[in-house]
Amino acid sequence: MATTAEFTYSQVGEHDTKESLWVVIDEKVYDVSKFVDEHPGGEEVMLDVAGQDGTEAFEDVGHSDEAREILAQYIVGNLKRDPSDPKPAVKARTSASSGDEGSSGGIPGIVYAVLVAGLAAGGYYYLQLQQQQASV
Ligand code: HEM
Repeated sequence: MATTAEFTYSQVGEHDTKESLWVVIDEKVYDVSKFVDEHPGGEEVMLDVAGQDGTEAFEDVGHSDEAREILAQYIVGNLKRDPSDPKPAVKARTSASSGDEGSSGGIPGIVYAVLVAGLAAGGYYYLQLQQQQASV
């Protein structure tokens, strides 16, 4: 990783095609043009962050250590942030959503199960207490 090259955000932005696909992750610049075809997550998501800051998209997926090692092979330099830079675009998530919002109600069954069990236990102890008090 003996790289000292520095690129501005707008320089990175010039590489936003599949043929020349650069992406910023954690303030470092990567040229992943050679990897885009092999990406297990597909080329679409990579193109979404082409020439941009893909840190959040990359981290959101929870990529493995192996993915990080692969990434390290493609480093071309560091990002030189310029105060006049636009805020890094952070998108690529909305378009990647799987589209099944159908399972109405947001509370998973397990949460219900725990709540119901808790209430039942609480109720039970309350009743026991009442009985104890009544029998004194
Ligand atoms: C830029 C460099 C990137 C590299 C080197 C990379 C590498 C990898 C690798 C090796 C995997 C296999 C699973 C793993 O080892 O974690 C993977 C999976 C995946 N990646 Fe990436 N990735 C990159 C960027 C992105 C971006 C920007 C997104 C955007 C959301 C993304 C989305 C995904 C998804 C959704 C999977 C899961 C695919 C599946 O299991 O079906 N990746 N990536």
